[in-house]
Amino acid sequence: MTMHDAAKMLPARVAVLTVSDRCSRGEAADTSGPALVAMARERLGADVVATACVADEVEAIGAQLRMWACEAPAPDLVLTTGGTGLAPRDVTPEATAAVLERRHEGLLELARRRCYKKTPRTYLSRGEAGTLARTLIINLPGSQRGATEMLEALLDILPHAIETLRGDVQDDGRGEVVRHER
Ligand SMILES: Nc1ncnc2c1ncn2[C@@H]1O[C@H](COP(=O)(O)OP(=O)(O)OP(=O)(O)O)[C@@H](O)[C@H]1O
Ligand SMILES: Nc1nc2c(c(=O)[nH]1)N[C@H]1C(S)=C(S)[C@@H](COP(=O)(O)O)O[C@H]1N2
Repeated sequence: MTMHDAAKMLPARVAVLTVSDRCSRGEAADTSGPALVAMARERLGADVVATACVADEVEAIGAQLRMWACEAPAPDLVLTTGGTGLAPRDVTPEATAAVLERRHEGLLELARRRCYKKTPRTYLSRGEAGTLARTLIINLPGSQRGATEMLEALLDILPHAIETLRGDVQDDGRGEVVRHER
């Protein structure tokens, strides 16, 4: 999908969840969440419909993801930032896997592959991606640099992923796209 095609679709509804013990306690400033919000608005033309910050707790992360995906209308895309590494309290991938109905390993496989050109550290992030109802959830790293690099690596395919999840298009993934009128 080209930028021209992306402009034809209804704006993506995006929510951003920051997962950080320190940010949730007010001991550190959350810069990654706001950076993702700005990228979603400026680069995806998205409506950012919700943001939240929770501690690195499986229950809190899962509850927020479920709540957003059950809303009507639900966000098309939820980006999480933080808690994806190997530190003992990093549980975002486990919390996300527990709520996903369909896993989508390829999305982050592509992001890691692209980011690897800059740093092999991209493979330290254990993030998950997949769908819950009509919402695509993607785990991104906690550092602002890691989070924005990973999102940057997915920007070109996200509009088409969202359109497909909405059921707005039928195509063979490469060429002609048939759009359904709403
Ligand atoms: N929301 C955030 N905004 C800015 N920087 C962050 C954020 N979350 C983490 N970082 C930074 O990312 C790096 C990785 O930190 P760490 O793995 O401890 O983060 P985390 O597990 O995602 O969050 P926390 O430790 O606060 O629960 C650190 O430099 C940390 O300061
Ligand atoms: N693209 C990219 N991905 C990245 C990084 C980075 O600098 N660039 N940092 C990594 C590092 S150092 C860690 S520890 C993991 C996990 O981060 P988290 O626990 O804050 O989610 O994300 C990784 N992913």
